[in-house]
Amino acid sequence: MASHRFVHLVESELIKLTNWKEINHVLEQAFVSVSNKDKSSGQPYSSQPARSFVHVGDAGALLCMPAFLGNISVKSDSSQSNPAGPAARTSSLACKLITSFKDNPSRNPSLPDIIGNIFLFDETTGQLQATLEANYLTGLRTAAASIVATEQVFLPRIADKSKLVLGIIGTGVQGEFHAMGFMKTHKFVQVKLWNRTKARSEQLKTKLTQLAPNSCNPDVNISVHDSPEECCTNCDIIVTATSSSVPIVFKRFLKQNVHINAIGSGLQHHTELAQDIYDECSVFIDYWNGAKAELATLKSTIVGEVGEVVLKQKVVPSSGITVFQSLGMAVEDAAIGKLFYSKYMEQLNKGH
Ligand SMILES: NC(=O)C1=CN([C@@H]2O[C@H](COP(=O)(O)OP(=O)(O)OC[C@H]3O[C@@H](n4cnc5c(N)ncnc54)[C@H](O)[C@@H]3O)[C@@H](O)[C@H]2O)C=CC1
Ligand SMILES: O=C([O-])C1=[NH+]CCC1
Repeated sequence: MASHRFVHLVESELIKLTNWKEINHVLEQAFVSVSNKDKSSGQPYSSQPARSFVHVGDAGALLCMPAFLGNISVKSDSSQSNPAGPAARTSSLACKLITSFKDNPSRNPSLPDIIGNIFLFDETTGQLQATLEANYLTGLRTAAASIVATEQVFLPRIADKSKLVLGIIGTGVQGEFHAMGFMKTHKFVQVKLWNRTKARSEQLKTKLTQLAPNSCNPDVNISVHDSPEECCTNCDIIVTATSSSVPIVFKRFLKQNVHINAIGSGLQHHTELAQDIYDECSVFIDYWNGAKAELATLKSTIVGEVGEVVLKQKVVPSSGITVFQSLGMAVEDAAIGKLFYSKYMEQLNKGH
């Protein structure tokens, strides 16, 4: 067999191609793809098993996340040269391989807890097209998944969307991507930060202050807090992005009408929020197959997938506490991998 070349896209290339509107657009399609049961409906569709884990003793794990995603448009209609025409449809075949080693951040030099790469294949020949460094992409797509979930599950019940307060519990990699993505795509009057090590939230505050002039509200107030309770007080939207195996957010911290994107806690999900929240809230998930495998011990009311909400197959509550319990899905990686590869090739073909 003749040898075959593929491109390797590193983080510095990917940063230049970042556009939150396009990312949110492909993530919404990833959600729809898992909930769409009718492949002839013109909607995106997909195939993905629950991910597999290989444990490396107590030290860490290797996760394998393969997916096929059909009938997606990688560009939103409004970002095309002919906005009136339908967005061109494509597919994506990909596999993200990701390692999670909890002691990495405390090594010298420090390493990320999570290290990933996306392998993107030609969906008609199966040939490897590209490998993409996936730490940056995982940050983007996980934040975009929370943004889309918030838009679908929570924002429809908010009459005045100009006075929103965002709280970030855990200002590591994911906390940072979430703060940036939300500020770039929605207007917040205040962004509140809490981290176990306060210096880390002070560092994020400095970064977000620099970002503010290019966000949806240049006058946003960014504040650092001493406790999760102080941080959650008065928040409309909360993101929990920690590796805590014990609850850090309790019902008494919350407004009556609030949405939480609970994205953290690695191999064990749903440990960041207290049971008194789960007793009362409505939970939305990314995919049932993953939830059956990874949320088997969750005691709460799971209403449905975010994609079912987009497809209007599930109704969202008009008040109360909603939680998006984010596991992370392979189709999200297939979607963002294809988007960035397409954008890279487009630029290359234009001679940039
Ligand atoms: N749902 C999804 O799609 C994804 C979820 N994750 C999860 O998100 C979480 C955060 O990931 P990264 O930001 O990449 O990691 P990171 O290492 O950059 O940040 C971890 C954060 O957790 C905090 N933390 C750790 N133990 C804690 C404890 N016991 N109490 C309070 N805070 C604690 C740290 O202070 C830090 O802010 C992890 O649990 C990871 O597995 C990561 C990627 C995708
Ligand atoms: O979806 C993902 O990439 C991950 N979810 C939890 C750890 C990594």
